[in-house]
Amino acid sequence: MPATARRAAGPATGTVAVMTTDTVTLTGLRAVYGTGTRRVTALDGVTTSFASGTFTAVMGPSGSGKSTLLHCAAGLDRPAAGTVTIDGNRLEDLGEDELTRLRRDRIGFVFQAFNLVSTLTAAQNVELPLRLAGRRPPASDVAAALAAVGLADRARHRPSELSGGEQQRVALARALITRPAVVFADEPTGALDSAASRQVLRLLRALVDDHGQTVVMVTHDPTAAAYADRVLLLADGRLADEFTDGITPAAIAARIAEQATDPPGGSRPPAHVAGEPSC
Ligand SMILES: Nc1ncnc2c1ncn2[C@@H]1O[C@H](COP(=O)(O)OP(=O)(O)OP(=O)(O)O)[C@@H](O)[C@H]1O
Repeated sequence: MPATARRAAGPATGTVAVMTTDTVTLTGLRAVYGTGTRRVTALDGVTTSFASGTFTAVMGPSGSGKSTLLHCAAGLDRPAAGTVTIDGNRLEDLGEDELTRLRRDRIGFVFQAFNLVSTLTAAQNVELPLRLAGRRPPASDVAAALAAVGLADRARHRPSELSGGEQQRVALARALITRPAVVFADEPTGALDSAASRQVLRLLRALVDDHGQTVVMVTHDPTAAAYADRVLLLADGRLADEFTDGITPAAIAARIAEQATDPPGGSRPPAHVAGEPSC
């Protein structure tokens, strides 16, 4: 990806009282699964933020807490301690109904497994979040969302009639139909071949560059992470490294290797526990 495709996050321009350019702020986030001898600390005091109009890749070894971070940041799981603020809303202050509304209206999700409803067409999948909110989007909005991901001519196709890359692009259109403050993507290219991955990553990049969207993406793949403006590396539930300069697949792979051989604070035994999620 050409480095010129990136842009710096701009200052807030609206006249409303937006006091921060951070769309998402995490403060002292701790997440714990299980109890007693089965207790695992999945996140161990993570503090960071995601600025408006930026693309962040979250990386780290298996079990380092990436998905837990994404789930807590997106209000899918409640952290054991710490604060998540999205678009000015402190999630801990919200009741379940308010949290559901915030997730539905202000947060877009894209998962590795697409999570489309197999009996619905592409257009019906895209409008689903608004339908669930009791709204009926104009057909032109749904068509525009599909056109934005290059699928204008596939509106009536069901997921089984679409390739993996096309299904993921439908999922992306669905994530965007509510015009969310932030899109969280968990391994969005994990099930795709390299050509389809590139298309999805270029779309995510374009959302940030052309529409000022905020994107946070978990990935194992340095090539995918190189589309981001910033890379966070997690290790053992902690923020181990973070960089914004010289983001290339090779540089990212080198930082990961460096961190693996020289973990900050020394090594810790890996967490091996299963149990009820309680983060
Ligand atoms: N439901 C659960 N019950 C118990 N422990 C869990 C649960 N989910 C995650 N964990 C543990 O929490 C830690 C962080 O898991 P998490 O899934 O966030 O890691 P990850 O970095 O996303 O891993 P991967 O790259 O393998 O998907 C791991 O030690 C994991 O075993």
